[in-house]
Amino acid sequence: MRIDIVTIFPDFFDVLEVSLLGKARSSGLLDVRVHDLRDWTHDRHRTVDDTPYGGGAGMVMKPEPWGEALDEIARDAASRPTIVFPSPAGAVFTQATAREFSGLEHIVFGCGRYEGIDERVFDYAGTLGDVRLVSLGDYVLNGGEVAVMAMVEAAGRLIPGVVGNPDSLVEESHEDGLLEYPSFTKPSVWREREVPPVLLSGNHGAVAAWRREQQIERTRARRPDLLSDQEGRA
Ligand SMILES: Nc1cc(-c2ccc3ccn(Cc4ccccn4)c3c2)[nH]n1
Repeated sequence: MRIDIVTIFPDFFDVLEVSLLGKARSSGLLDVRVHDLRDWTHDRHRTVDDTPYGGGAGMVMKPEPWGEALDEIARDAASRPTIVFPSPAGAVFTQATAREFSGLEHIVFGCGRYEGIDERVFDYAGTLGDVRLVSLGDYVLNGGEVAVMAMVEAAGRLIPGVVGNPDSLVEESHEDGLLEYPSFTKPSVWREREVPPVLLSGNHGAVAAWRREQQIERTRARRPDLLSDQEGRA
């Protein structure tokens, strides 16, 4: 998978050189290219924003640099990319979105800042690729970079070969629509707190049943909305 990230804070993504995704990049599983939007400006101040038509607080990102950046990236692409813009007004990003993204050949992430990007950019981007406006959740960030980092990690780790043991992906929260069961390791007693005896029993059937019950109990307590989704599927 190829990932292009366009941002006015390219250094923000230096962290993608480390850990799992860093290994995936060096092994060629992931081809991540970070671009500074200001490289597509032509004035002395490398201007990327201006005042909003219609008035209002804050600034809006100018369309011209985005148009030139997306043209150059899409022109260089082997296939029609999916172009993802984080936005508070987007569809919520879920594990299903991460799974969908992990199967794509080429994703271009556009990180907005200020009060957002001129709306015409999203329309123009539709001539170059499949455009998705995506929200991390119902809260407002200062820009798209944190959202893109989360999406790159959530999707990147699902690419075959990125995570050492693929079995570990199956029993995670949200993979089966439920929250994950609690985990324990040695010592069996720690500060007078014991590991649940069933986990020490060696009875794999009893362990599996206990873990499933824990998933359902936790989901009911912490995320009842997920249970109604499950019931809807039943
Ligand atoms: N789930 C999300 C996504 C975002 C997000 C994504 C991109 C941008 C570009 C600018 N801002 C700041 C901003 C503030 C006020 C209204 C609009 N935008 C962003 C925020 N916030 N929360």
